Amino acid sequence: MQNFNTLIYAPWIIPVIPENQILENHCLAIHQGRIVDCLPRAHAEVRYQNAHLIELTQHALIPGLVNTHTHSPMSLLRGLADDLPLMEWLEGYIWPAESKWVSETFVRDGALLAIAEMLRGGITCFNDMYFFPEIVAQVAAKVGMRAVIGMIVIDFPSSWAKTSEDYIRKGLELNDQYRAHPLIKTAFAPHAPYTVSDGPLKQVATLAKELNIPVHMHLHETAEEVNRGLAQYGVRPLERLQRLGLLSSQLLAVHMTQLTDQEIQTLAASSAHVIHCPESNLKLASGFCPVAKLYQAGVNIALGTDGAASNNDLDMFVEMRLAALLAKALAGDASAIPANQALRMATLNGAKALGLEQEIGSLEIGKVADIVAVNLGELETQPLYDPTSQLVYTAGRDRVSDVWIAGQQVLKKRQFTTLDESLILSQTQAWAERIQEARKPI
Ligand SMILES: CSC[C@H]1O[C@@H](n2cnc3c(O)ncnc32)[C@H](O)[C@@H]1O
Ligand SMILES: [Zn+2]
Repeated sequence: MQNFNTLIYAPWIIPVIPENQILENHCLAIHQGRIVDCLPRAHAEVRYQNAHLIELTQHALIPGLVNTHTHSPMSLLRGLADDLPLMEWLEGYIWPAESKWVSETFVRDGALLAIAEMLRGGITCFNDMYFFPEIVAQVAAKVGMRAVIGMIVIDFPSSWAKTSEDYIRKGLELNDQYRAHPLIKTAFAPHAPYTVSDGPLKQVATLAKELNIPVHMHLHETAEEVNRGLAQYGVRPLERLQRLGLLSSQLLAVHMTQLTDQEIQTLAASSAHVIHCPESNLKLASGFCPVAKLYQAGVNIALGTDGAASNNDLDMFVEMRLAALLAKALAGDASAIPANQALRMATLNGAKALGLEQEIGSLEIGKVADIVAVNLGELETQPLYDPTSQLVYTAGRDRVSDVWIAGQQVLKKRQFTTLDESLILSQTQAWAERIQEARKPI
């Protein structure tokens, strides 16, 4: 008999590794924030008699979902500008709104709203790119959320930084501050090929190698971006990044809807990761990421929601389902991206892209206890032949009941344990009134 903290029992555990394995009537044993055992319930109750037993009678346990691309504070701009293509949306509405509203308080309140939404939807880690990243980091750490915070770089001045040197210097300070934090990591986040010039991109390439941290960037999001890049630099953006030394296993290339077969091979050879954002790509009519072709070439593909102003939610269940369905439609092959592959894209592949696969992304002994319980017992998910099928093709995020991050229970029967839902709602309402008032013609 050993003295352990917690046992979580569920009828199904989907560890993601080994692939296709489903453990029935097992327990996970959690000690000091890590998974220390995974065993049949009968054995667990003997071996861990002193542990606190959490019994989930109709649930599946899955690894926490990893949202590999978002702009969390943009949740306060949800629904502000819809039904527009990317550049009209950005230049006509979003950038003007950001230059008017983005401040420390905006970022604090927006990030908190986003984190609450993500937690209740089973997301335990997010990869963020936004102004005032130190505030997003503070909010995430306080709530107990895991995050990779973007050290943003963009050629335009903002309320956060003025020049690219300024952006990089402030990013490096942030990297230093969180070097040893258990939940918060940093990544370089140059915005896009059309907003960051060669000088700062070369600097990012050098520093990212030196610090061994990821580089998170919008890339080949639309045909217009690729054509503009070709006209300005004489090569397509991916080739430009390759020449600047950015194409490596540290690169997270977000969107990638415009890809030639040759570029797919180049990505595979470099071990760069593709971050697929199906819902944002559909809503902005940006194009289709050739997921099945990338998968066949051996490229690691993870999933992201993008920000709530272009999605318009932060729901990884929808991203999983769309990723599976769109891949089938685009490839003309119903066997492309089966359910277990979609779940892996939303968990382990995201962890791998962020350099966190030794810590998170699967329910394996030794990994950190980032765990999500999904209730599959209600009539909407019955009958149940295959829990992975129900998760990807049937269930919605409202089925998420309990969430643990590094062993801390942050959602208990859909109630937050580390944040105040009514405060978030009132702060959000106040922002909505302020922003709406300013939109009225005088
Ligand atoms: C430098 S902070 C991030 C910057 O990105 C903008 N943004 C949000 N969504 C997208 C997208 O899909 N493509 C390109 N840029 C996007 C956001 O408004 C911030 O200005
Ligand atoms: Zn984005």
